[in-house]
Amino acid sequence: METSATKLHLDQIRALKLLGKGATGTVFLVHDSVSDSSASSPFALKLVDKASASSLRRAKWETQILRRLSDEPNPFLPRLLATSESSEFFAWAMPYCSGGDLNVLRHRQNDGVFSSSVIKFYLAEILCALDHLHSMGIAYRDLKPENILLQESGHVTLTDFDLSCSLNKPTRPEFYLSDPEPDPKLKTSLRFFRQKKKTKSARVNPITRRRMSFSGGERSNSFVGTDEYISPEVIRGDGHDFAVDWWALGVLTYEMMYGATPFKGRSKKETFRNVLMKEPEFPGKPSDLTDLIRRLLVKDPTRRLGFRRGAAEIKEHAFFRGVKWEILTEVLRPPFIPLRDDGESTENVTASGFGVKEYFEKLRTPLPHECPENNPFVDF
Ligand SMILES: Nc1ncnc2c1ncn2[C@@H]1O[C@H](COP(=O)(O)OP(=O)(O)OP(=O)(O)O)[C@@H](O)[C@H]1O
Repeated sequence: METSATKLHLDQIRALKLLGKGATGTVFLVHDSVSDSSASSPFALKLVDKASASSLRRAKWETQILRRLSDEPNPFLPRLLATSESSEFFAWAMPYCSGGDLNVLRHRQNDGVFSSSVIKFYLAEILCALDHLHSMGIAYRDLKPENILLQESGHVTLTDFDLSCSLNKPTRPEFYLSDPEPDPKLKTSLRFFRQKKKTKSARVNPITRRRMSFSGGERSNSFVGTDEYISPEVIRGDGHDFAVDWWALGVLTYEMMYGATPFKGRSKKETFRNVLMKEPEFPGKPSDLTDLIRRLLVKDPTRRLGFRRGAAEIKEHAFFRGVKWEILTEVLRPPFIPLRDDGESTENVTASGFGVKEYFEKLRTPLPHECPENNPFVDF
């Protein structure tokens, strides 16, 4: 795969299957029909329809982040392989993660939960990914199982950076201590509970109360995230920093352990009330794992684990005792290695492939009399 953005020509890209659709873009498994006609090195292509100005803005931001990650790589974060732009589409290529996402993997477990050792493996890698992002001054802000993909090797890759934001880089160990108290003017009432969210799946992410702030700064005041993963300070509109990712890490860990998130209510309003007021419940015996979750789910961000010294503070927790952080990819054997033809990722693969532009044209002009067996998109 070429790394030069100019080498990716949408016309010669053939899609093997649709990998997923999000609020911003559509992701395909593709190959270059000219340089790789046998599709031996397929890659993921995310395509955004330029008709949506907000999607395009988010897409440009996401590729900016991916470009930075290509310059400062990390084994648990993606990189940008190439980009392409036509009058209609903006597209970019990333390495393909053939193992699906952590949400699907969890649901495949007998009781819908992971064991403590499996949780330790995934958390360690996610923690390293977040540490790397934070050291680059990037708050991820969209941590959830659906955004944690599994590489062919079984190691994780975080995906979907369109909600991330730039904050001032941490410059000293106790960098967060210099944060000013939240500006009272930024405090808002809970009126935004009434706002509409985008509908895509049961757990769509973006709730955007204000224009997203992509500029540098110590705190961000945009209101983004997935309901069940949103931190109290974001709901309160206090302004937030890297600690929102540690909160989300707590929710994620809880979900991996118990099979459900800790604050989910019957409505968005109830969920947010729970996030603000309710203490998480920990059925069963207390353990290092429940202690870790408890410390991450502290409502006051200044008292949350990770607030003072970032990831280093979390890595020191007893739950991670024995983890060799410097050689994570070499030492720990991934608990699940995707099969070559792993379920979700290879269903609906079409033998000859299809053009991605053609795919969108078909969507725009439905052909009511078309015979379903001749339609390569019928399963999508
Ligand atoms: N590199 C990849 N390899 C395999 N599948 C991928 C890859 N990147 C994305 N996907 C799949 O495509 C789906 C949509 O991608 P992504 O979340 O980036 O889109 P989005 O439009 O930004 O979504 P969202 O609505 O969550 O913001 C993912 O949930 C995942 O299933």
